[in-house]
Amino acid sequence: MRANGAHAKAGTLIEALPWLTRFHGATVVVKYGGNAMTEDALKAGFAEDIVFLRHAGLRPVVVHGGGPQISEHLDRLGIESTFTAGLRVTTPEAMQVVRMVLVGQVNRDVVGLINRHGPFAVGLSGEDAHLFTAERKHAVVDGEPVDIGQVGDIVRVEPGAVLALIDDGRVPVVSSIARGEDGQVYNVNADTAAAALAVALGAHKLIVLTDVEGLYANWPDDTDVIDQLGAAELEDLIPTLSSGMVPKMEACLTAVRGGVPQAHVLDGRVPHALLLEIFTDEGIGTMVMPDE
Ligand SMILES: Nc1ncnc2c1ncn2[C@@H]1O[C@H](COP(=O)(O)OP(=O)(O)O)[C@@H](O)[C@H]1O
Ligand SMILES: CC(=O)N[C@@H](CCC(=O)OP(=O)(O)O)C(=O)O
Repeated sequence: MRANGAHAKAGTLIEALPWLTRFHGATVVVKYGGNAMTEDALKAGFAEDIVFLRHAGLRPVVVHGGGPQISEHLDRLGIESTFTAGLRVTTPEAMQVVRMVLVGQVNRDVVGLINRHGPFAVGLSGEDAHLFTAERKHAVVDGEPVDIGQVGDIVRVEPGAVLALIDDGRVPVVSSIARGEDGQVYNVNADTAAAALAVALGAHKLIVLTDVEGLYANWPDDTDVIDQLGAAELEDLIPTLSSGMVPKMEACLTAVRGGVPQAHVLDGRVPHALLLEIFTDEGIGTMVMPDE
């Protein structure tokens, strides 16, 4: 029995060998969604995976979300909050809460989780060192312009601070807040921010961790996960998607069109989803690839 168990463990390690070789030195941007930050054991597993990647010679960068955590805080304060096409309609009052929860709470939590393993994680907001510059998003719904408040589109990324941290062996943990050239602070969807950063860093992978197995072909009627799709195919599919999947799949499209070779949507409820995707032959979730 013991010999069999040991054999299986050795097999798992050996299966990882070609992937360890292939991804050595690779930059991987991981979007850690608010919906994937559920149980303590899963959160601890996420931190272990990030530290494992770092020790395996990859260069992980985390961009975190926190939508549910923001909503909970807004509720507690009695501030109404709605979503349009997966984006939070952000009033100036809500903006203060978004920034406080993302930078002051969720960022600290993620940094703390990773740093249980050593002095790796350093938190930064997209406002720091001009990391993200945004302009007010012009949202259009059913062909009509709609005002969704202080929501930003990233127009420029200056990744110097992130690169300096990675080169120093650290793991940057980034909040999706941006400053505008107009001096305003903007709420940027974290999937959108992760994609912009992945492109600017010339990342090898963008991995988006969420609370579904991947992209479902006909959600909510059936939940067959699409394993792989090309950019053009995804572009056709985006208008049929709803809620949080819209910014997520747009982010994957932006990433692969911007030169990132692979973008993935994975189920953050699966323990060690990141390791399974990167270091096993099957991979998991949905993978988006550039057009041929
Ligand atoms: N085609 C689809 N496939 C999978 N999930 C979908 C789809 N369309 C909409 N969704 C919804 O999108 C949600 C994920 O987006 P979101 O709640 O913003 O997650 P996160 O906090 O991880 O960014 C899923 O939980 C699901 O309810
Ligand atoms: C403009 C916009 O929608 N911003 C998001 C930012 C956080 C986020 O994206 O969190 P998740 O990844 O957990 O959804 C929000 O206010 O909820």
